[in-house]
Amino acid sequence: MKATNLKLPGLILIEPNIFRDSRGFFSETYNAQQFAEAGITEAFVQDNHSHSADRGVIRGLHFQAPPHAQDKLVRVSRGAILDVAVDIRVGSPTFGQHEAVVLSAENWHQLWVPKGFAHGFCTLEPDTEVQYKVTEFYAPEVDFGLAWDDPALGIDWPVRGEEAVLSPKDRKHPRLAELPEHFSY
Ligand SMILES: Cc1cn([C@H]2C[C@H](O)[C@@H](COP(=O)(O)OP(=O)(O)O[C@H]3O[C@@H](C)C(=O)[C@@H](O)[C@H]3O)O2)c(=O)[nH]c1=O
Repeated sequence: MKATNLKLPGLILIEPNIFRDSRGFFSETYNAQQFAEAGITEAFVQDNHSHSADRGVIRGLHFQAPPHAQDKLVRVSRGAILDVAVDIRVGSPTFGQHEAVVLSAENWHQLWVPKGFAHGFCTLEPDTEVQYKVTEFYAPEVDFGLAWDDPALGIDWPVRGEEAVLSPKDRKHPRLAELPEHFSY
């Protein structure tokens, strides 16, 4: 397994080992010991799995606020996504900046998204399945969002405006400048 710290402190790209043979493949998608060596020691409490039917589905940008803020370990088991994490840690020198990486069933890459980041993705292929582990249970009362198309974020999404397939909830999130001050991490 290879772990690479990305330019925004806290984000880690994971590249697991894949063992291929005549039957197919084998991979350890999570190994507590190896992740601890990469600096990830948090315990997971919930595994999530979503399917998006179309290319251009955007889910996000989402975060749970304290005391139920979540760390997320994201991977793709079918299809491909552009996975995006935005630094919303108040006082962070990189506040408002983001990273965008392609996670796919082909490249096997995983993204570690710690607390203090808003997270979202855009599907690059139809029938894309995203699986992610989280370190806090779902808490809808503190489940918040940030507008995916906030110009201040400058995210280069693969689809624009009306092309994006969004849930009604994801059409209504505030912009970064409108996020309440109490979302401090
Ligand atoms: C996130 C979540 C949703 N749900 C339910 C609530 C709702 O009825 C249905 C769909 O929820 P959502 O529309 O919020 O699903 P979705 O838009 O896929 O939300 C996810 O987006 C990505 C980008 C993330 O980072 C995740 O943390 C999560 O916020 O599933 C749970 O029961 N548990 C959960 O942990």
